[in-house]
Amino acid sequence: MPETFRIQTLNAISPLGLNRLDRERFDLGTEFTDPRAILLRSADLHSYDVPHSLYAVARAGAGTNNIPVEKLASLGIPVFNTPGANANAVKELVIAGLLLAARNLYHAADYTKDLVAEQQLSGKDLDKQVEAGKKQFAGFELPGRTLGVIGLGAIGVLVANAAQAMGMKVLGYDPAITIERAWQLSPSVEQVTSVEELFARSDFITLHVPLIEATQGLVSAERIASMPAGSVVLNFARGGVVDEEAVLAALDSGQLHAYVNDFPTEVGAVHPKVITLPHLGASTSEAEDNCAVMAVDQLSDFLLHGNIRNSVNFPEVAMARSPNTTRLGIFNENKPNMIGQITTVLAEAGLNVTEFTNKARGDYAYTLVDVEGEVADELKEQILAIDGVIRARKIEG
Ligand SMILES: NC(=O)c1ccc[n+]([C@@H]2O[C@H](COP(=O)([O-])OP(=O)(O)OC[C@H]3O[C@@H](n4cnc5c(N)ncnc54)[C@H](O)[C@@H]3O)[C@@H](O)[C@H]2O)c1
Ligand SMILES: O=C(O)[C@H](O)COP(=O)(O)O
Repeated sequence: MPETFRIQTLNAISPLGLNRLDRERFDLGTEFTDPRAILLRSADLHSYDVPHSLYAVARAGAGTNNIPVEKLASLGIPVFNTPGANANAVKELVIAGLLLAARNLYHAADYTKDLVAEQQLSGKDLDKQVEAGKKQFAGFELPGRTLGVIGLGAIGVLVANAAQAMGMKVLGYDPAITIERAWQLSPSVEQVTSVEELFARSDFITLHVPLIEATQGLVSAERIASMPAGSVVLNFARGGVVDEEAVLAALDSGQLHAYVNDFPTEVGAVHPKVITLPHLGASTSEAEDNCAVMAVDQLSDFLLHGNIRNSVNFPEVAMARSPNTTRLGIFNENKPNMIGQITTVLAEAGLNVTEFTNKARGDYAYTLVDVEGEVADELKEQILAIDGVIRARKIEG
């Protein structure tokens, strides 16, 4: 009997994704203590006591800073995410953020509501106060203004292209842009080679980088000071990418006009020039469906076939299944003679290898191997006994 995999969901995941799982092979629940896999969105896994049963973690979304990615790599547990699946949702919110800031929409709407709800004006009195008060919310238009996009990945490229189509001058900065993203980027977007140049030339800055050591506090007091006076910072990446204290000081001094972000803090959320949304970037039905479908498909492909696609801590490794073969998935340290030792064990067991792939990423590597016929359970123990092998799994057909 092939195993039924227990998948623990730690956040609400769209049924469009969950319903793709064959219930004969997958058992879904929120309370398992020994899950084979975890499926989540933003739930924090940093203090999670990783059970020995765990084979994989799938993040229905982009950011993986809520997951101890390196620790899981060292245990031979791949972490999957869903690159691009929520990018359009974030792009649309960033465009809304540009307009919210440029036209002072948030305060203007509050003002109108206050005239009626608090001041109880109506009819001609209301009209008069509307016309008298509107000048304080007069804004500015986007064409001709410069937007600096930091991070030209799935989201950054869409934002850059959309802003460019709205008539903005767009600068982009991403020292590790992929060829795929570079192809998608409008040729009118100017790539700059230093983040300092981007700040100095931008009326708006928008952030689309992961929260990692290199991006922590990327928006600093010094960089804000180099921007033209009255600029706007938009942060739909992660709170930690911005030095919030520096941003609030710049808002108070008038150096910044507004800070639009998706990550509430006690101080920031109540500042009059800050517009904070409740982490809404990916909260559209379309994005939730896209992320769930992608996360579920990648997870089930790994559990059923050992294939790894869109992992943030292991390389891309996938092979088609062949009849009358047994598959092994092996996680090992990336060091010399691992392949030699693994194939020696297979040869000594008299097994004929029909397919073999080994790829490394950073300190770790993953091997998928198909051998003819059946494999005895002891073989897995022999592979695990090799120094540097972290985990081995016989994958049922
Ligand atoms: N607010 C939300 O709900 C929401 C939704 C989706 C994603 N996000 C955040 O946005 C981030 C980006 O998402 P994505 O889908 O575009 O990811 P992505 O991986 O497609 O793109 C990230 C880009 O950032 C670049 N980058 C990394 N470090 C950089 C640096 N120091 N300077 C400049 N560029 C750098 C990478 O090269 C990559 O091209 C996610 O990691 C997540 O934190 C937030
Ligand atoms: O990184 C992401 O994909 C976003 O921050 C979305 O997070 P959520 O799935 O918790 O809305």
